[in-house]
Amino acid sequence: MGDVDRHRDMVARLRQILSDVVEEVKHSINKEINGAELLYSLLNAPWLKSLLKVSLGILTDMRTVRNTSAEARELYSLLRGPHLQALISTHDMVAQKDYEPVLPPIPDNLPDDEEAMRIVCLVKNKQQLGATIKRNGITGEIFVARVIHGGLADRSGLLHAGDRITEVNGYSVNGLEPEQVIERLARSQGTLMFKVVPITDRPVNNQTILYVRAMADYSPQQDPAIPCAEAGMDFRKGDLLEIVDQSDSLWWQAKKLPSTSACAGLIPSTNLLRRKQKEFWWSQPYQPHTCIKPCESSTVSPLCLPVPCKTGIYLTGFRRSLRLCRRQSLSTSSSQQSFYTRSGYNALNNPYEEVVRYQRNPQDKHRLVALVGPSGVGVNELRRRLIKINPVTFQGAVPHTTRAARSYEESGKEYHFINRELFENMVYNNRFLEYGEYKDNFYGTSRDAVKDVLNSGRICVIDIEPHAIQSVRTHELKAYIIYVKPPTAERMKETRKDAQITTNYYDNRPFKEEDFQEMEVAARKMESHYCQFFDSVMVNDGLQDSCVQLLRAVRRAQDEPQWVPASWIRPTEEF
Ligand SMILES: Nc1ncnc2c1ncn2[C@@H]1O[C@H](COP(=O)(O)OP(=O)(O)OP(=O)(O)O)[C@@H](O)[C@H]1O
Repeated sequence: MGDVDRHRDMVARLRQILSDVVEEVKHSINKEINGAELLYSLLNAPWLKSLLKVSLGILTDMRTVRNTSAEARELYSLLRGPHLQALISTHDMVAQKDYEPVLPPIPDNLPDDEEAMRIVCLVKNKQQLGATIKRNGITGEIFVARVIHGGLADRSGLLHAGDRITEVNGYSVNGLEPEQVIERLARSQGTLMFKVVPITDRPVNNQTILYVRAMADYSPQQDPAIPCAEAGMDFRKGDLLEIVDQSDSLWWQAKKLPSTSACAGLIPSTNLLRRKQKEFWWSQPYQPHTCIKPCESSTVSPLCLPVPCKTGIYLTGFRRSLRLCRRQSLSTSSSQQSFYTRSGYNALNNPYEEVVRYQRNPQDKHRLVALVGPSGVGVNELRRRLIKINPVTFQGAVPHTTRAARSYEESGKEYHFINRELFENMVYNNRFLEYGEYKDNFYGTSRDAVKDVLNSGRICVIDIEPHAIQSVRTHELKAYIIYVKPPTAERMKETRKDAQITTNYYDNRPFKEEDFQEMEVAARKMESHYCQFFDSVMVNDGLQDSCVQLLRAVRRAQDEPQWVPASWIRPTEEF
């Protein structure tokens, strides 16, 4: 072969090698392999071997050739460079070594029906194993029931729900109860060794993550029905939960948000929790507006139930925003001064409320701001001050009343003055967020009055009784609920020295010791029944600070992302 042909042949081979390089690198990038594997496969790649062979050939040839061109000399010096020499030597070392794990030889006398086994070694640390086991009632075999997300077993990727455990640390689990297996695991130190028969058809993991707000309390430590109390996760009303696994119809896996742990915990599914609530509910005498405490007995599910509210007319106080006093419970002639409102709250149906992250678009209407708090804590004062600070931005909703207008009053300003028939019609058509009767006159805040303010581009601020929370938590109003909490009795005494409490219709007097105590009791009840609906909690201590806190909360509601019921954003079915 002449020089020209040799040159042409060399160029063709180099071109082929280089296109192989490109192909190989593309292929490696698409493969899901870790760095060490990638390096190993690249160093073992046939193109690299060929390339290195060519470079060696060139180096040998060049040594013998005289009068070489400048390019050839440059190539020679590049190929002799320490980096390339190091690459060649690394390649040789890696290519010669066998990195596969050394496995014992397969015995010759294996029976044909021998099952595939997997030996799993996990190093025990302070963390739980993160798996639950169960026993097949008929065969007595022990299976992995579930692997907890983010736990030790899950992170190892070696144990799966449905794997049959045959040995633990060299001992057969044949005939053992799950508790005995767990005991054995708990006793062992350091490495845990499982011999398992892997499940043949592992279900594909197509779980979607779901975010919910808990509407009930739950404590795994007091639930005798939980498969493993240590793997359970407790939660309280209002907690945000990220549900990572719903594959089991009874026990879901979830993390509490904001999540500090990588490991999920077991929680009852919607249906299971609902069932537990119902069972527990029917076993208890009716206790309106009290939270049923976890039961001492271990046979009853220890759940703290949401408030058992019936829909219909309620004997209750009413708001000062309707120019009425809410403290009728203290009044001496309660029959004369009774107030009635409606409530539509029944959290028994939904122990979890699906939520999504929502941020108001600047062009969208503002969210309604609703203040709740025990009577006398100062919700009306705070609402008034907020509007006074910036009447262009904030506005209250004009209430409706059936009482006659006074000479100085103007319909649509202090109140919408309407007759009784029209009022009852509005009640019938569910047009009120809340309403009540006082001294033979009706008072109420209508949905339309709130919408008027929101449609004008302002932020509507109202104060409501807690049982009206459900009527403002709607897609159209997207209410942001701020709970106003009293400070300690000492601070109340100090800050309310010169304040007047309204005990009756426009009947004011200085605060007394018992007012503070009553407020504390009312606040505790309100929190235990309704805390799951509070988007923000503020303590009304010093007025100035409280106004700043309130302004901040209102800004957060309008401008920052918040968790809101998923039904506000998209129509959902019950899950
Ligand atoms: N942080 C505070 N410091 C001092 N006084 C306050 C503070 N907050 C409210 N007050 C005063 O306490 C009294 C009761 O407040 P407010 O009328 O707003 O109560 P409320 O929560 O609306 O209850 P109700 O509807 O029963 O009147 C008012 O005189 C008010 O000025």
